[in-house]
Amino acid sequence: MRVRKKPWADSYIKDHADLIVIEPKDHIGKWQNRFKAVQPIQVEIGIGKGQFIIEMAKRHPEVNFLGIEIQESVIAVALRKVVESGLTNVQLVETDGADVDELFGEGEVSQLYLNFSDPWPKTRHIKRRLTSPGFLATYLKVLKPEGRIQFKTDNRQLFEYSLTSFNNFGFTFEGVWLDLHKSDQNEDNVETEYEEKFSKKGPIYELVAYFALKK
Ligand SMILES: C[S@@+](CC[C@H](N)C(=O)[O-])C[C@H]1O[C@@H](n2cnc3c(N)ncnc32)[C@H](O)[C@@H]1O
Repeated sequence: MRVRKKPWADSYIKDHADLIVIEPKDHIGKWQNRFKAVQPIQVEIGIGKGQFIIEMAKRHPEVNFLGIEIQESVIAVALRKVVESGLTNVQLVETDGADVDELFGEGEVSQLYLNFSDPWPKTRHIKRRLTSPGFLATYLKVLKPEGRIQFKTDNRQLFEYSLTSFNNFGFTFEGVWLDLHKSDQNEDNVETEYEEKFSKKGPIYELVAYFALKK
């Protein structure tokens, strides 16, 4: 998702330091302090304009949600929606979510969401896919034992790659859906912006996985 630079974004972000973090390393191991209530933390990497994480926060007041996004002009739009919502269980983080093990302490995260991550189709860019083994290893460090990773995409090639990657790494699949919107799983599904757009053109794929062997 590329968006035009928003001249208001920088000052808007600075004015809402209670809802968005731009120096995440100061909060490692203490993310709970950013929220009103101490409750499980779930993280989405690459939130785009925030539709998914904000709706999840509305539906699940018993969970604290942290949304990571690298692009300032994109996260600023999400921030505006968080401000308007008045929600106290969602915080945003403007940073590169690639190295989550440098953003969170061990076991600090209960669940991770990867929604419509960039597909990086070229073979020479495989290591940049957020479901490649290098990233899976970092997710494991920050997830609680048996914490879930939920991954959704419209990209069949990326989904096939991701199934193999999770499987070879030793993850257990709680579920795999080859046409999410036509499945029972769709009942509780919260759509992202990309999902709304691309589900009109073809199926949405989803997997939910956990690492059963983690001690
Ligand atoms: C294809 S868009 C999907 C947005 C949203 N998840 C959705 O489904 O509508 C991918 C988003 O991930 C963000 N992104 C890509 N790499 C990232 C990274 N390393 N850290 C944080 N955000 C990232 C992009 O800026 C973009 O907003």
